[in-house]
Amino acid sequence: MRRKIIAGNWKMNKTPSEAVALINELKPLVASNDADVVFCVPAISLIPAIEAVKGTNIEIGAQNMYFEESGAYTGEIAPNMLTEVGVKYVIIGHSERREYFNETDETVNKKVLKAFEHGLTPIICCGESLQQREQGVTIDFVRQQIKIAFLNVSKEDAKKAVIAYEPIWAIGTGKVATSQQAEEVCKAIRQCIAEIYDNEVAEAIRIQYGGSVTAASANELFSQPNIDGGLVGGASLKADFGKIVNYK
Ligand SMILES: O=C(CO)COP(=O)(O)O
Repeated sequence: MRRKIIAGNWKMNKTPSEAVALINELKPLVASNDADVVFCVPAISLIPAIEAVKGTNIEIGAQNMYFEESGAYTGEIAPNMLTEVGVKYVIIGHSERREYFNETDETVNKKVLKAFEHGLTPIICCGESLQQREQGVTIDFVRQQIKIAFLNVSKEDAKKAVIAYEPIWAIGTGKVATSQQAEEVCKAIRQCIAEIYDNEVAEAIRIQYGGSVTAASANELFSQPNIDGGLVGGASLKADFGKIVNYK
């Protein structure tokens, strides 16, 4: 049985002092024995967030990192900067980064490899646009994203990866995928992982759904056989996140 993983993607919200205040508010609400809980906060809040979650079940994740070790990459953050302060997870290839910051399947792959090299767990995002869904190419498109993201990733590392299936049309729109739509694609992703590696990796890897998840939709989504939790945007910034973590 795979352990659920429920992560909040705070995106570009909350100043460092606001982040600490929100963590203190959410701490008692997100206690869970059944799920891993991760708060992916803005880079500048990583250090105070790690301090604020000490002694709790919450882990802290970054929303991005660069794929080089160090050097002349103004504005970027290196993997060892994240690990030194105690970051455990890093979101890679969110659709907003692909759309606004030119991330590609190739840079996603480089970042995934680099994250594993440093012992960080990548939360690898994939998902189709509304146009692609209407064209009937959702599964082909997501399979391509996954195949490229996992190029040269070892079997042992792949088992530890987290994949977030986030249909772009469901992100921030209030238009959550139906549990059938989400399950269909998450199942196809697991099948794709089985083809790249084997059933052992496919059974171990955790696949989240993301896109307008709320306390009202969490239970049905996370009860699907191939959905191992969620990557939550807007609702992770509210007390509701406690209900999402304790969705049962
Ligand atoms: O992009 C998301 C999480 O990474 C989803 O955002 P919303 O939950 O706000 O739709």
